[in-house]
Amino acid sequence: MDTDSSDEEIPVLVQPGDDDSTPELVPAPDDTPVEKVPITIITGYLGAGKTTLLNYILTEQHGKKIAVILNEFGDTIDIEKQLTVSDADSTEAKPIPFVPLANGCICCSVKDVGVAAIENLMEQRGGFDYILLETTGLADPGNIAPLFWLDDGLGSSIFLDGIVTLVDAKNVLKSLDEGYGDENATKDVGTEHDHDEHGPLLTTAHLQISHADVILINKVDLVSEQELSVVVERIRSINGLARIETTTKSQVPQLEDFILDLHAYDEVTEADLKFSSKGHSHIDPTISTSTITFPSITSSQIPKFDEFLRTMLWEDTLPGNVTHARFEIHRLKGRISVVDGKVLLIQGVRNVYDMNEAKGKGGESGQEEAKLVLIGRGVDQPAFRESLIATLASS
Ligand SMILES: Nc1nc2c(ncn2[C@@H]2O[C@H](COP(=O)(O)OP(=O)(O)OP(=O)(O)O)[C@@H](O)[C@H]2O)c(=O)[nH]1
Repeated sequence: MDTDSSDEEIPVLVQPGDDDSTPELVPAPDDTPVEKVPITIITGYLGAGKTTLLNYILTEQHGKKIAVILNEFGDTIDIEKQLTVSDADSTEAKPIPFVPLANGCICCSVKDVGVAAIENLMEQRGGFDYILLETTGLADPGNIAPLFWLDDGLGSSIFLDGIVTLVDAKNVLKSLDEGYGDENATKDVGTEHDHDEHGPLLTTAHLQISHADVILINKVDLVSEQELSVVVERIRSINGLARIETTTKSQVPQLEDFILDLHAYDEVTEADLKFSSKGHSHIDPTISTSTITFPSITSSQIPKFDEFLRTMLWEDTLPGNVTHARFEIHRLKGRISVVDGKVLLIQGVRNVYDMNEAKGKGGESGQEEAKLVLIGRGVDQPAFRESLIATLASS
Protein backbone atom coordinates (compact mmCIF):
# COMPACT_ATOMS: atom_id res chain seq x y z
CA MET A 1 0.00 0.00 0.00
CA ASP A 2 1.32 3.36 -0.90
CA THR A 3 1.18 5.45 2.21
CA ASP A 4 3.52 7.54 4.28
CA SER A 5 4.76 7.72 7.86
CA SER A 6 1.43 8.86 9.22
CA ASP A 7 0.35 5.25 8.95
CA GLU A 8 1.74 4.75 12.43
CA GLU A 9 -1.10 6.69 13.95
CA ILE A 10 -4.18 5.04 15.35
CA PRO A 11 -6.81 4.89 12.66
CA VAL A 12 -10.20 6.42 13.22
CA LEU A 13 -13.24 5.85 11.08
CA VAL A 14 -14.41 8.52 8.70
CA GLN A 15 -16.86 10.81 10.37
CA PRO A 16 -20.51 10.69 9.45
CA GLY A 17 -21.12 12.89 6.49
CA ASP A 18 -17.63 12.48 5.03
CA ASP A 19 -19.23 10.49 2.34
CA ASP A 20 -22.79 10.80 1.11
CA SER A 21 -23.13 7.03 0.82
CA THR A 22 -22.26 6.51 4.49
CA PRO A 23 -25.32 6.79 6.70
CA GLU A 24 -25.26 8.77 9.91
CA LEU A 25 -23.29 6.95 12.59
CA VAL A 26 -25.33 6.92 15.75
CA PRO A 27 -23.58 5.76 18.93
CA ALA A 28 -25.54 3.18 20.89
CA PRO A 29 -26.85 4.33 24.27
CA ASP A 30 -24.62 3.20 27.15
CA ASP A 31 -26.99 0.55 28.38
CA THR A 32 -27.62 -1.00 24.97
CA PRO A 33 -25.76 -4.25 24.43
CA VAL A 34 -23.51 -3.70 21.44
CA GLU A 35 -23.15 -6.51 18.99
CA LYS A 36 -19.54 -7.48 18.46
CA VAL A 37 -18.07 -6.90 15.06
CA PRO A 38 -16.29 -9.80 13.38
CA ILE A 39 -12.75 -9.45 12.11
CA THR A 40 -11.34 -11.71 9.41
CA ILE A 41 -7.61 -11.85 8.84
CA ILE A 42 -6.68 -12.20 5.18
CA THR A 43 -3.24 -13.50 4.62
CA GLY A 44 -1.25 -15.06 1.80
CA TYR A 45 2.20 -15.05 0.31
CA LEU A 46 3.35 -12.20 -1.94
CA GLY A 47 1.21 -11.97 -5.06
CA ALA A 48 -1.22 -14.72 -4.06
CA GLY A 49 -4.30 -12.56 -4.73
CA LYS A 50 -5.18 -10.90 -1.41
CA THR A 51 -5.79 -7.50 -2.92
CA THR A 52 -7.74 -9.02 -5.78
CA LEU A 53 -9.95 -10.70 -3.16
CA LEU A 54 -10.48 -7.45 -1.28
CA ASN A 55 -11.40 -5.61 -4.46
CA TYR A 56 -13.84 -8.39 -5.24
CA ILE A 57 -15.42 -8.29 -1.79
CA LEU A 58 -15.69 -4.52 -1.76
CA THR A 59 -17.47 -4.36 -5.07
CA GLU A 60 -19.87 -7.25 -4.43
CA GLN A 61 -23.40 -6.52 -3.25
CA HIS A 62 -23.13 -8.25 0.12
CA GLY A 63 -25.15 -5.70 2.03
CA LYS A 64 -22.41 -5.26 4.62
CA LYS A 65 -20.51 -2.12 5.46
CA ILE A 66 -16.97 -3.35 5.70
CA ALA A 67 -13.94 -1.58 7.13
CA VAL A 68 -10.83 -2.80 5.35
CA ILE A 69 -7.55 -2.33 7.17
CA LEU A 70 -4.41 -2.80 5.17
CA ASN A 71 -1.06 -3.08 6.81
CA GLU A 72 1.00 -3.34 3.73
CA PHE A 73 2.85 -0.85 1.57
CA GLY A 74 3.87 -0.43 -2.03
CA ASP A 75 0.88 -1.87 -3.87
CA THR A 76 -0.88 -0.28 -6.79
CA ILE A 77 -4.39 -1.63 -6.79
CA ASP A 78 -7.41 0.58 -7.16
CA ILE A 79 -8.56 0.92 -3.58
CA GLU A 80 -5.04 1.62 -2.49
CA LYS A 81 -4.59 4.27 -5.15
CA GLN A 82 -7.50 6.09 -3.57
CA LEU A 83 -5.64 6.44 -0.30
CA THR A 84 -4.51 9.98 0.15
CA VAL A 85 -2.66 9.96 3.39
CA SER A 86 -2.21 13.22 5.21
CA ASP A 87 0.66 15.59 4.85
CA ALA A 88 4.00 15.76 6.59
CA ASP A 89 2.87 18.07 9.37
CA SER A 90 0.39 15.53 10.66
CA THR A 91 0.65 14.79 14.36
CA GLU A 92 -0.10 11.77 16.50
CA ALA A 93 -3.54 13.16 17.25
CA LYS A 94 -4.60 13.27 13.64
CA PRO A 95 -6.49 10.24 12.44
CA ILE A 96 -5.39 8.34 9.41
CA PRO A 97 -7.84 9.16 6.67
CA PHE A 98 -10.20 6.47 5.60
CA VAL A 99 -11.26 6.16 2.03
CA PRO A 100 -15.01 5.79 1.67
CA LEU A 101 -15.90 3.34 -1.07
CA ALA A 102 -18.99 3.34 -3.25
CA ASN A 103 -21.00 0.71 -1.39
CA GLY A 104 -20.60 2.21 2.08
CA CYS A 105 -17.40 0.32 2.87
CA ILE A 106 -14.23 2.13 3.87
CA CYS A 107 -10.53 1.47 3.56
CA CYS A 108 -7.57 2.56 5.67
CA SER A 109 -3.96 1.64 6.04
CA VAL A 110 -1.93 1.00 9.17
CA LYS A 111 1.68 0.13 9.65
CA ASP A 112 1.35 -1.87 12.84
CA VAL A 113 -1.63 -3.97 13.65
CA GLY A 114 -2.78 -3.59 17.21
CA VAL A 115 -5.92 -4.12 19.19
CA ALA A 116 -5.80 -0.51 20.43
CA ALA A 117 -5.83 0.83 16.89
CA ILE A 118 -8.74 -1.32 15.91
CA GLU A 119 -10.60 -0.69 19.16
CA ASN A 120 -10.22 3.01 18.48
CA LEU A 121 -11.62 2.42 15.05
CA MET A 122 -14.54 0.51 16.50
CA GLU A 123 -15.38 3.26 18.99
CA GLN A 124 -16.77 5.16 16.07
CA ARG A 125 -18.04 2.07 14.40
CA GLY A 126 -21.52 3.40 13.71
CA GLY A 127 -22.60 1.78 10.51
CA PHE A 128 -19.76 -0.72 10.10
CA ASP A 129 -20.46 -4.34 10.63
CA TYR A 130 -17.37 -6.19 9.46
CA ILE A 131 -13.58 -5.72 9.54
CA LEU A 132 -11.18 -7.28 7.07
CA LEU A 133 -7.53 -7.08 7.97
CA GLU A 134 -5.13 -7.71 5.11
CA THR A 135 -1.71 -8.61 6.42
CA THR A 136 1.56 -8.18 4.60
CA GLY A 137 2.60 -11.06 2.37
CA LEU A 138 5.27 -12.04 4.89
CA ALA A 139 3.15 -11.88 8.01
CA ASP A 140 2.84 -14.81 10.37
CA PRO A 141 -0.89 -14.95 11.21
CA GLY A 142 -0.13 -16.94 14.35
CA ASN A 143 1.27 -13.76 15.86
CA ILE A 144 -1.74 -11.65 14.93
CA ALA A 145 -4.71 -13.93 15.62
CA PRO A 146 -4.28 -14.26 19.40
CA LEU A 147 -4.37 -10.45 19.73
CA PHE A 148 -7.99 -10.38 18.67
CA TRP A 149 -9.01 -13.70 20.03
CA LEU A 150 -7.71 -12.98 23.51
CA ASP A 151 -9.22 -9.57 23.64
CA ASP A 152 -12.62 -11.06 22.98
CA GLY A 153 -12.80 -12.13 26.60
CA LEU A 154 -11.85 -8.67 27.84
CA GLY A 155 -14.99 -6.93 26.74
CA SER A 156 -13.75 -6.05 23.29
CA SER A 157 -16.15 -4.79 20.65
CA ILE A 158 -14.60 -7.08 18.05
CA PHE A 159 -14.15 -10.82 17.76
CA LEU A 160 -11.91 -12.94 15.58
CA ASP A 161 -14.09 -14.65 12.99
CA GLY A 162 -11.42 -16.51 11.06
CA ILE A 163 -8.20 -16.56 9.08
CA VAL A 164 -8.40 -16.79 5.29
CA THR A 165 -5.19 -17.68 3.49
CA LEU A 166 -4.70 -17.19 -0.22
CA VAL A 167 -2.29 -19.45 -1.99
CA ASP A 168 -0.89 -19.03 -5.49
CA ALA A 169 -1.50 -22.40 -7.18
CA LYS A 170 1.42 -21.88 -9.54
CA ASN A 171 4.07 -20.91 -7.00
CA VAL A 172 3.05 -22.34 -3.66
CA LEU A 173 5.09 -25.53 -3.89
CA LYS A 174 8.17 -23.49 -4.66
CA SER A 175 7.46 -21.21 -1.71
CA LEU A 176 7.04 -24.21 0.60
CA ASP A 177 10.18 -25.94 -0.63
CA GLU A 178 12.54 -23.05 -1.11
CA GLY A 179 11.39 -20.05 0.86
CA TYR A 180 13.74 -17.71 -0.99
CA GLY A 181 13.48 -14.10 0.16
CA ASP A 182 11.42 -15.27 3.08
CA GLU A 183 12.23 -13.59 6.38
CA ASN A 184 10.38 -16.30 8.31
CA ALA A 185 12.33 -19.14 6.73
CA THR A 186 14.14 -20.89 9.52
CA LYS A 187 17.69 -20.82 8.16
CA ASP A 188 19.69 -20.15 5.01
CA VAL A 189 18.08 -22.21 2.33
CA GLY A 190 20.02 -24.62 0.19
CA THR A 191 22.78 -25.03 2.74
CA GLU A 192 23.37 -27.53 5.48
CA HIS A 193 21.61 -24.99 7.72
CA ASP A 194 18.21 -25.24 6.10
CA HIS A 195 17.01 -27.24 9.08
CA ASP A 196 16.56 -25.96 12.59
CA GLU A 197 16.20 -27.85 15.83
CA HIS A 198 12.60 -28.76 14.88
CA GLY A 199 13.38 -30.18 11.45
CA PRO A 200 13.18 -29.06 7.82
CA LEU A 201 12.73 -25.49 6.62
CA LEU A 202 9.73 -23.59 7.96
CA THR A 203 8.60 -20.91 5.51
CA THR A 204 6.02 -18.13 5.64
CA ALA A 205 3.89 -20.21 3.29
CA HIS A 206 3.83 -22.98 5.91
CA LEU A 207 2.84 -20.56 8.66
CA GLN A 208 0.07 -19.02 6.59
CA ILE A 209 -1.35 -22.39 5.59
CA SER A 210 -1.05 -24.01 9.03
CA HIS A 211 -3.01 -21.25 10.79
CA ALA A 212 -5.78 -20.89 8.20
CA ASP A 213 -9.45 -21.64 8.69
CA VAL A 214 -10.13 -21.27 4.96
CA ILE A 215 -7.52 -21.69 2.23
CA LEU A 216 -8.24 -20.29 -1.20
CA ILE A 217 -6.01 -21.87 -3.80
CA ASN A 218 -6.06 -19.03 -6.30
CA LYS A 219 -4.76 -18.67 -9.86
CA VAL A 220 -6.01 -22.12 -10.82
CA ASP A 221 -6.15 -20.88 -14.42
CA LEU A 222 -2.35 -21.13 -14.44
CA VAL A 223 -2.05 -24.82 -13.56
CA SER A 224 -3.20 -28.13 -15.01
CA GLU A 225 -5.68 -30.31 -13.16
CA GLN A 226 -2.87 -32.65 -12.26
CA GLU A 227 -0.69 -29.88 -10.85
CA LEU A 228 -3.66 -28.61 -8.89
CA SER A 229 -4.33 -31.98 -7.30
CA VAL A 230 -0.70 -32.14 -6.12
CA VAL A 231 -1.09 -28.67 -4.59
CA VAL A 232 -4.37 -29.58 -2.88
CA GLU A 233 -2.86 -32.76 -1.45
CA ARG A 234 0.19 -30.94 -0.13
CA ILE A 235 -1.91 -28.22 1.48
CA ARG A 236 -4.34 -30.71 2.99
CA SER A 237 -1.39 -32.61 4.47
CA ILE A 238 -0.23 -29.44 6.22
CA ASN A 239 -3.64 -28.30 7.43
CA GLY A 240 -6.21 -31.02 7.85
CA LEU A 241 -8.71 -28.67 9.48
CA ALA A 242 -9.14 -25.85 6.99
CA ARG A 243 -11.77 -25.64 4.32
CA ILE A 244 -10.01 -25.57 0.94
CA GLU A 245 -11.50 -23.88 -2.13
CA THR A 246 -10.05 -23.25 -5.57
CA THR A 247 -10.48 -19.88 -7.27
CA THR A 248 -9.51 -17.77 -10.23
CA LYS A 249 -9.07 -14.05 -9.57
CA SER A 250 -10.00 -14.80 -5.95
CA GLN A 251 -13.66 -15.12 -6.91
CA VAL A 252 -15.35 -17.30 -4.35
CA PRO A 253 -18.87 -18.44 -5.24
CA GLN A 254 -20.30 -16.67 -2.18
CA LEU A 255 -18.81 -14.56 0.56
CA GLU A 256 -20.72 -15.87 3.56
CA ASP A 257 -19.29 -19.16 4.82
CA PHE A 258 -16.34 -18.98 2.40
CA ILE A 259 -14.77 -15.78 3.72
CA LEU A 260 -17.15 -13.99 6.07
CA ASP A 261 -19.05 -15.19 9.13
CA LEU A 262 -16.98 -18.33 9.56
CA HIS A 263 -17.22 -18.30 13.37
CA ALA A 264 -14.09 -20.41 13.28
CA TYR A 265 -13.25 -19.68 16.91
CA ASP A 266 -16.61 -20.15 18.59
CA GLU A 267 -17.59 -23.63 17.50
CA VAL A 268 -15.93 -26.96 16.88
CA THR A 269 -18.32 -29.28 15.08
CA GLU A 270 -17.75 -32.87 14.09
CA ALA A 271 -17.77 -31.63 10.49
CA ASP A 272 -14.90 -29.25 11.32
CA LEU A 273 -12.75 -32.22 12.22
CA LYS A 274 -13.71 -34.45 9.31
CA PHE A 275 -10.72 -33.79 7.03
CA SER A 276 -8.20 -34.22 9.78
CA SER A 277 -8.67 -37.98 10.04
CA LYS A 278 -7.90 -38.74 6.43
CA GLY A 279 -4.27 -39.44 7.10
CA HIS A 280 -2.29 -37.42 4.56
CA SER A 281 0.54 -36.66 6.90
CA HIS A 282 4.22 -36.82 5.91
CA ILE A 283 3.63 -35.36 2.43
CA ASP A 284 5.10 -32.12 3.71
CA PRO A 285 8.32 -32.70 5.66
CA THR A 286 7.85 -29.64 7.85
CA ILE A 287 4.26 -29.43 9.11
CA SER A 288 1.49 -31.93 9.42
CA THR A 289 -1.89 -32.47 11.00
CA SER A 290 -2.29 -35.19 13.56
CA THR A 291 -5.50 -36.49 15.11
CA ILE A 292 -5.52 -38.10 18.53
CA THR A 293 -8.63 -40.12 19.34
CA PHE A 294 -9.39 -41.51 22.77
CA PRO A 295 -12.40 -42.67 24.79
CA SER A 296 -14.76 -40.23 26.51
CA ILE A 297 -13.32 -38.80 29.69
CA THR A 298 -15.01 -38.45 33.07
CA SER A 299 -15.77 -35.09 34.69
CA SER A 300 -13.02 -35.69 37.22
CA GLN A 301 -10.50 -36.13 34.38
CA ILE A 302 -11.19 -32.66 32.95
CA PRO A 303 -8.49 -31.00 35.12
CA LYS A 304 -6.06 -33.71 33.97
CA PHE A 305 -6.93 -33.03 30.37
CA ASP A 306 -6.36 -29.34 30.99
CA GLU A 307 -2.99 -30.14 32.56
CA PHE A 308 -2.04 -32.02 29.38
CA LEU A 309 -2.98 -29.01 27.24
CA ARG A 310 -1.19 -26.53 29.48
CA THR A 311 2.01 -28.52 29.62
CA MET A 312 2.00 -29.14 25.89
CA LEU A 313 1.19 -25.55 24.88
CA TRP A 314 2.87 -23.50 27.59
CA GLU A 315 5.91 -25.59 28.43
CA ASP A 316 6.51 -27.17 25.01
CA THR A 317 6.85 -30.57 26.58
CA LEU A 318 4.56 -33.52 27.29
CA PRO A 319 3.52 -34.49 30.81
CA GLY A 320 4.20 -37.98 32.10
CA ASN A 321 7.14 -40.17 31.58
CA VAL A 322 7.23 -40.16 27.78
CA THR A 323 10.13 -39.66 25.43
CA HIS A 324 9.47 -37.28 22.59
CA ALA A 325 11.22 -35.15 20.03
CA ARG A 326 10.72 -31.37 19.87
CA PHE A 327 7.43 -30.07 18.59
CA GLU A 328 5.73 -26.78 17.82
CA ILE A 329 1.94 -26.44 17.75
CA HIS A 330 0.34 -23.83 15.51
CA ARG A 331 -3.32 -24.73 15.66
CA LEU A 332 -5.39 -27.07 17.78
CA LYS A 333 -9.06 -28.07 17.80
CA GLY A 334 -10.88 -30.71 19.72
CA ARG A 335 -14.25 -32.13 20.69
CA ILE A 336 -13.90 -34.04 23.89
CA SER A 337 -16.88 -36.10 24.98
CA VAL A 338 -17.43 -36.45 28.68
CA VAL A 339 -19.27 -39.51 30.03
CA ASP A 340 -22.07 -37.45 31.57
CA GLY A 341 -23.08 -36.31 28.07
CA LYS A 342 -21.23 -33.00 27.98
CA VAL A 343 -18.89 -32.15 25.12
CA LEU A 344 -15.90 -29.88 25.62
CA LEU A 345 -14.79 -27.77 22.67
CA ILE A 346 -11.10 -26.90 22.49
CA GLN A 347 -9.53 -24.22 20.32
CA GLY A 348 -5.90 -23.19 20.27
CA VAL A 349 -3.60 -20.89 18.35
CA ARG A 350 0.07 -21.28 19.28
CA ASN A 351 0.20 -21.25 23.07
CA VAL A 352 -3.24 -19.69 23.56
CA TYR A 353 -6.15 -22.04 24.08
CA ASP A 354 -9.74 -22.02 25.14
CA MET A 355 -11.92 -24.84 26.49
CA ASN A 356 -15.70 -24.44 26.62
CA GLU A 357 -18.65 -26.68 27.08
CA ALA A 358 -20.69 -27.16 23.90
CA LYS A 359 -24.02 -25.39 24.15
CA GLY A 360 -27.22 -27.40 24.11
CA LYS A 361 -27.14 -31.16 24.07
CA GLY A 362 -23.82 -32.97 24.17
CA GLY A 363 -22.65 -35.04 21.22
CA GLU A 364 -24.39 -34.12 18.00
CA SER A 365 -24.74 -37.77 17.11
CA GLY A 366 -24.02 -39.52 20.38
CA GLN A 367 -20.29 -39.06 19.83
CA GLU A 368 -18.41 -41.55 21.98
CA GLU A 369 -14.88 -40.82 20.93
CA ALA A 370 -12.94 -37.76 21.97
CA LYS A 371 -10.86 -36.14 19.24
CA LEU A 372 -7.99 -33.68 19.46
CA VAL A 373 -6.43 -32.37 16.25
CA LEU A 374 -2.98 -30.77 16.26
CA ILE A 375 -1.35 -28.86 13.42
CA GLY A 376 2.33 -28.08 13.65
CA ARG A 377 5.84 -29.45 13.58
CA GLY A 378 6.60 -32.82 15.09
CA VAL A 379 2.95 -33.41 16.04
CA ASP A 380 2.67 -36.90 14.58
CA GLN A 381 4.64 -38.61 17.36
CA PRO A 382 2.88 -41.45 19.23
CA ALA A 383 4.14 -39.77 22.42
CA PHE A 384 1.26 -37.26 22.27
CA ARG A 385 -1.38 -39.94 22.73
CA GLU A 386 0.74 -41.87 25.23
CA SER A 387 1.22 -38.74 27.33
CA LEU A 388 -2.45 -37.84 27.16
CA ILE A 389 -3.62 -41.31 28.22
CA ALA A 390 -1.02 -41.43 31.03
CA THR A 391 -2.02 -37.97 32.28
CA LEU A 392 -5.71 -38.85 32.29
CA ALA A 393 -4.95 -42.02 34.24
CA SER A 394 -2.72 -40.29 36.80
CA SER A 395 -4.05 -39.50 40.27
N1 LIG B 1 -3.67 -15.41 -13.87
C1 LIG B 1 -4.17 -14.99 -12.73
N2 LIG B 1 -3.72 -13.83 -12.17
C2 LIG B 1 -4.25 -13.44 -11.00
C3 LIG B 1 -5.25 -14.19 -10.33
N3 LIG B 1 -5.56 -13.55 -9.20
C4 LIG B 1 -4.80 -12.45 -9.13
N4 LIG B 1 -4.01 -12.37 -10.23
C5 LIG B 1 -3.00 -11.34 -10.54
O1 LIG B 1 -1.87 -11.59 -9.71
C6 LIG B 1 -1.26 -10.36 -9.34
C7 LIG B 1 -1.11 -10.28 -7.82
O2 LIG B 1 -2.40 -10.21 -7.24
P1 LIG B 1 -2.69 -9.37 -5.91
O3 LIG B 1 -4.15 -9.48 -5.62
O4 LIG B 1 -2.09 -8.02 -6.01
O5 LIG B 1 -1.86 -10.22 -4.88
P2 LIG B 1 -1.48 -9.85 -3.37
O6 LIG B 1 -1.56 -11.12 -2.60
O7 LIG B 1 -2.33 -8.72 -2.87
O8 LIG B 1 0.00 -9.41 -3.57
P3 LIG B 1 0.99 -8.64 -2.53
O9 LIG B 1 0.25 -7.40 -2.07
O10 LIG B 1 2.20 -8.37 -3.35
O11 LIG B 1 1.29 -9.59 -1.41
C8 LIG B 1 -2.13 -9.26 -9.92
O12 LIG B 1 -1.55 -8.84 -11.13
C9 LIG B 1 -3.46 -9.95 -10.17
O13 LIG B 1 -4.19 -9.37 -11.21
C10 LIG B 1 -5.72 -15.40 -10.95
O14 LIG B 1 -6.55 -16.14 -10.42
N5 LIG B 1 -5.12 -15.74 -12.13
